[in-house]
Amino acid sequence: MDQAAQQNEAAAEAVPDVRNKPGSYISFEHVHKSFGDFVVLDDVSFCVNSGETLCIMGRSGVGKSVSLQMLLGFLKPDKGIIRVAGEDICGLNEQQLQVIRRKVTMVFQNGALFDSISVGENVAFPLRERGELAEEQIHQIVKGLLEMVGVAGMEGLLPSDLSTGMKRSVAIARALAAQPEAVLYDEPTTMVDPLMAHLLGNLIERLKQQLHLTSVVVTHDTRFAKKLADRVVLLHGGKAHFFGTMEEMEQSDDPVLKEFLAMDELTMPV
Ligand SMILES: Nc1ncnc2c1ncn2[C@@H]1O[C@H](COP(=O)(O)OP(=O)(O)OP(=O)(O)O)[C@@H](O)[C@H]1O
Repeated sequence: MDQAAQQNEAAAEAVPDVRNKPGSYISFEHVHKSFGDFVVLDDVSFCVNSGETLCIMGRSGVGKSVSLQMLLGFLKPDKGIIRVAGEDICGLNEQQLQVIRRKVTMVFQNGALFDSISVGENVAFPLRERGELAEEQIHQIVKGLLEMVGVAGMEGLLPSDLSTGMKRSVAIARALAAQPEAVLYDEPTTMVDPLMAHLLGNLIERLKQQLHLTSVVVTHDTRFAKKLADRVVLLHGGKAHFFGTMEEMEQSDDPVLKEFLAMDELTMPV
């Protein structure tokens, strides 16, 4: 068996162990996904414990976004189990998935804010959906959330008035307004400058410390992963080629890991 196969097997074996511990919040267990003849994920296993941050890494087209979509039940695996909050979500219907999507919210790359309403109304949206809060309470929560994510006082602006990084911060505030247990971030540092990337990293770290949120972060950015990740899964050739800590990844002699880290060094802004 070659080294890649051995590592994938090791990743697969790691899941049942971790799953049996009470803390595992999300797990992929022997997941397969193809589109027609094109195999995207081939027996992929990894997990993230409650309150921890997992970074999903890998080159373009390896299935990172597909994995996030499967975590929310927008795509189904062909084979395997995906557990979220202790529940196998693969057989759930739309109504049951809505319950999962209230526990696990996604922060999209473009923020997915509503352009025609103010920043404050965007963040208030999930609060109003709950239908149980008075206007003054909503106002106070929105104010507090915007402060928490570093864009205090911007309630009255439109999303178009904000930079890409600020839009992402507002999107995080809106995600938090839904009181999730876990947040999924799709490429949070893409198209922002290094300072904003650093601030977004600090923010995600702070949310972990303060709110004990479970996070899954899709990123190409190894510096970002080093700062945030409790564990990393590197998707490569349809497999979970590596599942472990950033430190283990950096110490490995595996040529795929070395090449990935070296490529990232070349493409990272200084
Ligand atoms: N709904 C779909 N139908 C057919 N093919 C799809 C679908 N969604 C994704 N794919 C294919 O699956 C592969 C993995 O896509 P995915 O978006 O997960 O890649 P990624 O790792 O997120 O890449 P990037 O870093 O470029 O965003 C790609 O080849 C993509 O074209």
